[in-house]
Amino acid sequence: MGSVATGAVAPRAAEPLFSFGVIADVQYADIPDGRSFHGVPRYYRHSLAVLQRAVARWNATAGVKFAVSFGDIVDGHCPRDRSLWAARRVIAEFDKFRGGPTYHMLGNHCLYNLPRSDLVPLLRIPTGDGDGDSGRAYYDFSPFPGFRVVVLDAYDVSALGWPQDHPAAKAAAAFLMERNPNEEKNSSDGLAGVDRRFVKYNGAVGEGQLAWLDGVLRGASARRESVVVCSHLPMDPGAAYPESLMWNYGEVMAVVHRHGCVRACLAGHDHSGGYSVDSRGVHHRALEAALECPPGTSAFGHVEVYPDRLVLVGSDRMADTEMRF
Ligand SMILES: Nc1ccn([C@@H]2O[C@H](COP(=O)(O)OP(=O)(O)OC[C@H](O)CO)[C@@H](O)[C@H]2O)c(=O)n1
Repeated sequence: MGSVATGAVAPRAAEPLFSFGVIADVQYADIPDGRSFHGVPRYYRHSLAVLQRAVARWNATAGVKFAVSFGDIVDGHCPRDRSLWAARRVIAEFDKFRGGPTYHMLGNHCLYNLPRSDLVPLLRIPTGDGDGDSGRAYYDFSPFPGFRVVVLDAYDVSALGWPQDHPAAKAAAAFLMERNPNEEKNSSDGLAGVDRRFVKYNGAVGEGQLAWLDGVLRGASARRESVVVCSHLPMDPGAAYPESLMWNYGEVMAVVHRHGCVRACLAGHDHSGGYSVDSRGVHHRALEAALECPPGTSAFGHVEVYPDRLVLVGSDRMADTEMRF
């Protein structure tokens, strides 16, 4: 998506309340460089160097209290029998961040080679029920008084990661069968406009998660908190290509807009990045992918949080973006 704001950040007058690190789509694999389905170069080994530079920068920047990885830490091309090792290697790099925890979320690539029942504990995703057996992978936390971060599971309803006979996998298969005419369900051929999102590598937030989100945002509104929603999949057509959008982004945004406390929705998945402000003033920022940085270049950043705005301070391939509330 080519609409990322650059150079739009006003001079900073005061210290931020706190900051957090961001990086998306590391998609590490110990394999030679390759290309996406559409021919875009992908640097599977160099992406680990991008992550290392991100962690070094976060460690050197005052006030970075936590980091968020927007999913896809390991690429689907990683040999299956090396995927657990690769995921652990990436997590070990995140663990060198000394400012606080890294919060993870599920992306399609991790789910290609690792079942979600393994990924949820590996990524230390808080499950809400204490044992991780439910596969639940959405959560929220308050990093600072007056602020809340919500992490969505964009593959709650998905053809990826669940056992084939799981209700979520069956629902996803039926959903795709109804909306995507292609035998290859990763293909958006023949689909028009935002319907091009109805492909197998995307997913949806399920009913239970929608109800949970409604409750979290109701509570946040009552406490007058400002909320940032994080998701692997983007949720506004202005910030991402149609092929990258969450299947039911409209349902999620209806819940978000009902409460008026969400200031920004941050996402990964759309590797070229994008930015928009929706009709209700919510900022949407899809973050540029670490995977597609040619050697020597980077895409990571940190978000400075002020009472009235968020300022994404990006590295070279991640554009700066100011998001005023
Ligand atoms: N037309 C297509 C597009 C993709 N595929 C296959 O689907 C798998 C996932 O694609 P990939 O580009 O690797 O997904 P990412 O999550 O890295 O990127 C996000 C998208 O670009 C968002 O738009 C992979 O196996 C592809 O080969 C396909 O068959 N047909």
